[in-house]
Amino acid sequence: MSSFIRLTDYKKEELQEIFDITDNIDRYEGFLTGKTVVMFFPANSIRTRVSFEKGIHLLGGQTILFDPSTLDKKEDIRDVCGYLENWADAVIVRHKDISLLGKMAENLEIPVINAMTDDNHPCEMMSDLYSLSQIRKDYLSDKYLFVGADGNIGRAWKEASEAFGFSLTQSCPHEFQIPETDCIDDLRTAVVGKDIVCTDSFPQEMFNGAKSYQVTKEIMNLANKGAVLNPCPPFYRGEEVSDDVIDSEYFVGYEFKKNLLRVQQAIIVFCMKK
Ligand SMILES: NC(=O)NCCC[C@H](N)C(=O)O
Repeated sequence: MSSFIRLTDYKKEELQEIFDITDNIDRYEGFLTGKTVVMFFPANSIRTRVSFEKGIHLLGGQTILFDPSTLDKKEDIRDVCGYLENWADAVIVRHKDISLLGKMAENLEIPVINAMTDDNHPCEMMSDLYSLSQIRKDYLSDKYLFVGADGNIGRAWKEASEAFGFSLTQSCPHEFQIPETDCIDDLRTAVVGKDIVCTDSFPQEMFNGAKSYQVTKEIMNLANKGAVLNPCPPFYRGEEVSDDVIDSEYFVGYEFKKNLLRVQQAIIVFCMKK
């Protein structure tokens, strides 16, 4: 049993093993029969929660859902884990504090799967990279551009670039630069030579200069031929992305996230088999 908290906890080959399990997920029918996965998700989670719950159900398992604030109580997390382990076979946690997930992993023999923290979003990255592997000729040789401020999604792309070894550049005002990341503040310059353009919503503080960081169809025309726009949902038309770019052929499409279901199932299988 192992936990899934940061992509950089694993070798690239191990992460690619998750893609192999994804390709063959039908072989794992009944893998979770009689098993219970306890999930901590806020009410505003739509995609990650729907795909996790459905994925567990399809593998034969049961889910029990709590709000993440259930973990922020006076009781020591070691004691919460000690009791939880009697009945749970895995836990999936969306919580701002990644160190809490680390403590849970230290105190549980069952896997702890990170469903987003303020530091990263490893399951989303795995699904995006799996989807890119399906639509790109060589997704690890592509040049990635993250447009947006330092935050969980930017850091998640940074972590993914380290774990998989692909090239990542950020574009945003310098005060929002992700530490130790190549950052070009001029978006028109940054997008030249890029293949995969990713975004996250702008933090309130970045709204002033935000228009100069909006990814439009005109901006995408400056990228490499065949480039794609992969905005992190929820995205906001008229803010980090324009209406015209979402309605264009550059947008990877809603179906790009369809693989969240199978990739997350594969992450559960991978963690429980290890
Ligand atoms: N696709 C998702 O799972 N949503 C991620 C939301 C990212 C955003 N930066 C947030 O933390 O609110």
